[in-house]
Amino acid sequence: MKIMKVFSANKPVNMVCDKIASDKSISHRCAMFSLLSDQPSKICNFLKAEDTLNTLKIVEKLGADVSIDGNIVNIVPPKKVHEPDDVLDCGNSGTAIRLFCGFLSSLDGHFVLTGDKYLRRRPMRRVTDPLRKIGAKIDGREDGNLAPISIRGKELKSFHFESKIASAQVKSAMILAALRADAPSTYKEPELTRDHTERMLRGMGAKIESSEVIKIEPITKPLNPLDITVPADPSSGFFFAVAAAIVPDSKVVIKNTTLNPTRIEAYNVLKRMGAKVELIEKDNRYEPIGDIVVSYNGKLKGVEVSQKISWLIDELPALAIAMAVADGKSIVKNARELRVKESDRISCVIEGLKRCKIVCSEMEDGYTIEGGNLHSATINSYGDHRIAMSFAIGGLLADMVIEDIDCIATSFPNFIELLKELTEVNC
Ligand SMILES: O=C(O)C1=C[C@@H](OP(=O)(O)O)[C@@H](O)[C@H](O)C1
Ligand SMILES: C=C(OP(=O)(O)O)C(=O)O
Repeated sequence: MKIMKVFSANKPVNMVCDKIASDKSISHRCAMFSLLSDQPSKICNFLKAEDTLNTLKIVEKLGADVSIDGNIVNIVPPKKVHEPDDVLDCGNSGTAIRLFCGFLSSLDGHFVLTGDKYLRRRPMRRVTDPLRKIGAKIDGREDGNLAPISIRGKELKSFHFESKIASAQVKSAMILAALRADAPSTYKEPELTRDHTERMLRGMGAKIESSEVIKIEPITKPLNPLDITVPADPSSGFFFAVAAAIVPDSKVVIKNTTLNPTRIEAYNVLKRMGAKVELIEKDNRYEPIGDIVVSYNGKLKGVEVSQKISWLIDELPALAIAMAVADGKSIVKNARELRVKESDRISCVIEGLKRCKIVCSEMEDGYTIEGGNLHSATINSYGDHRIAMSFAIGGLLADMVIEDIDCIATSFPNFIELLKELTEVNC
């Protein structure tokens, strides 16, 4: 097991960063959606991290011709998706496995989706149940709840589905299924979740209307190919945003990131806690894109986070570090979904903070954190990239040993290289 030692530097963080990992959610979708066209797609700045490279390999196994030329990925789709002669390994990625469930359910052939030991523990009934209801032949351990998931493609019926879970993965799986259903479908979500799927498919020519419900028309011909530059990932950039917000006299500029409101809510919370946060919109292609500037603005204040949870779910572990050093108490509620991510992120955050001698307690759907001083600690990441990177940022204020750091490569392979620009790190 690889470990990393981060030594606190006691110096300001100053960084203009154009090397934040490319967006993971958008990269997965680029690879997968290229199969909906009959012409080559060109993807600039595709995220070359384990999760998204696994998705690209799956797209290849389904018959696409993939070539990587510097930071451009070219994908030539097959005339018809191939039935693979092997299982399709999604690695650590919930996004990949759940979206592929929807995508493959209506295609000719037999497909088996699997992943690493963490992914094989995550719940899949949230997609397999609604897909079965519209006719998909899909199964797995615990009656279709656990991977490996086996799918035999079949014609699907249109649907009018109201989801109880605010999940972009469930929504995307159902939209992908609806594209090949026998009539128009509708999908209603309890709150808007990240909408990259709708934006990108619409950009490719699909008829998807989003208002209170999402209306999806089946496609009658191949979609237009993608020609896209993937923006930086605001969830990855957020680790450095927290660094700027907690280390006196710091400033971090995260360049060319998506400013999609469903992705930057954690930055608004940092602002509510007292940090200075500016958004500079520069472009709009599929998504609004620009820079985010975060500066230290005095000690942070405790905050309550109980709304728009799906807009900041992935950033909550890093926000917990900010909460741990803020003045006063912070509360996170309505975040039960944290328990079914790469790890149980409620118990991992609380275990880690307790090791740093922060007073905190766990609730079923969140936690409370009394701000204080972080103390040096050894943190188990439990194989979860976001836990590893969050506590590594805590290392800027108190020396940290992070155990099990290979997982960082699932979303942000150059994270350690960037952290080394700020302080001493030994791996
Ligand atoms: O659709 C996506 O790309 C994602 C959706 C979210 O998961 P849920 O749909 O489970 O909320 C998020 O946590 C994940 O990192 C990426
Ligand atoms: C939850 C995450 O990803 P996924 O669900 O795709 O594994 C994440 O990156 O924090």
